[in-house]
Amino acid sequence: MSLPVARITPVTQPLVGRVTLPGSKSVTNRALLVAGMARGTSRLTGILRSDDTHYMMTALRAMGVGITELDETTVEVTGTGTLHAAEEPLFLGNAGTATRFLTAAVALVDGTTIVSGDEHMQKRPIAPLLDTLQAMGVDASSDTGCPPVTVRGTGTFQSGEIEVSGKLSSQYISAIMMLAAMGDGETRITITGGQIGAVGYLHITAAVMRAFGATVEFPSDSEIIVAPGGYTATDYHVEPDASAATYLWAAEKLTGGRIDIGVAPEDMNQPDAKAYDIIAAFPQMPAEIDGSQMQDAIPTLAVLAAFNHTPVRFTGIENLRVKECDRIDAVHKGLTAIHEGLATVEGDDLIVNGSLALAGQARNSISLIDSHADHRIAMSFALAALHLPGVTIEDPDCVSKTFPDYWEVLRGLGVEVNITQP
Ligand SMILES: O=C(O)C1=C[C@@H](OP(=O)(O)O)[C@@H](O)[C@H](O)C1
Ligand SMILES: C=C(OP(=O)(O)O)C(=O)O
Repeated sequence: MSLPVARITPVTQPLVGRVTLPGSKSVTNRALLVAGMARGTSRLTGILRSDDTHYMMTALRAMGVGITELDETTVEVTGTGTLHAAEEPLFLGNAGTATRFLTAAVALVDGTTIVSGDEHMQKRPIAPLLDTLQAMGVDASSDTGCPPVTVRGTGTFQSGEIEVSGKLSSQYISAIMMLAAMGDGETRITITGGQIGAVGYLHITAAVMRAFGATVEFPSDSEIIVAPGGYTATDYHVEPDASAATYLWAAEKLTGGRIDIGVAPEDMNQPDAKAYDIIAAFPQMPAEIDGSQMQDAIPTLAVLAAFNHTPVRFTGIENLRVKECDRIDAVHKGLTAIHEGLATVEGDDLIVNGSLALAGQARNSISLIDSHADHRIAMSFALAALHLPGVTIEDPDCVSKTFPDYWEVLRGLGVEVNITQP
């Protein structure tokens, strides 16, 4: 089946302009869920409207949560203090946050819930989260270790001491944290499986929980204590999305432009805000970048590294293999489609052999980039197209997962983006 493609004309001018970023996906899906588990009405402003948040809202509505859309970025969420049985399976597309967070949250349902996703989600592991739920007395199972998951809930679960492995995904831990506040007693979580990537996501989880009245403490790097008591409805503002910001920071740097995104990186609490300093160092990016604490920014940084003065090795990125696609492989293939030898993979490390001269070099005249249905692959390779003729992005519509206006935003900055249907 052939897919739509985006053809981008290389820019001849620095990109200059103002952009309104979408709200943070991570914060929006946490705030929607926590507000949905609270009793009463919360008003959420600045939210992201995209596939991932649509799936979360649809699932919450199916479980009895009232959600009224007041405008494009504002919703009122009315919860009853628990979740009710849905009539149909909860279909969550390829939204990792919605899938992992709801797999735990549906322990509150008195009845059976099926949590399902698309063909990509059905390859993304969830067994470590199911192991923890089972240890909490929740009957949660999957035939494959990936969604679909069946949870036969009784409306309650056991608090106390539990372990969660965050080796494959920190989302399992966030999921348990948000559920734990709905328990009858204190929950003491021990993180197993070694140091987790993107620990900042756990702090975002705690920040949203605290805003809704929960008590969360981190006595050490591997322990979290969550007090019982549920959530209190409140008004909450969602900050702009730091992962989305990385494309604009990189576009600004690559073209020597000035893009005002209305928020400084130090004012964002999401892990990917850390990518700003690396982007700012371009074209002298460091020789080695530990990507473990800014995983979603790696495709952006890797494409930028193709234009860096010196090679860059990305380490600590093994979890990229279980994101929307195998991102190490997808970035490697995309860069190779642009120029043979531009990237190599050693184990789970990605090495980008960048050089500014790339822009003038003989290379493939048409580089067809397979997005692998992954928004971050499509958005980051669009950056290469700002400089290189012939870079063509397959399946550009996949940006709807987290940044539906991405192509419009580029056009607003003067970039010629031509999307053609097959
Ligand atoms: O908790 C979150 O909001 C997220 C955690 C990260 O995933 P993992 O914890 O699976 O690495 C990140 O890649 C994802 O986009 C959002
Ligand atoms: C990994 C991502 O998403 P998720 O895990 O929430 O599907 C992402 O947005 O880059």
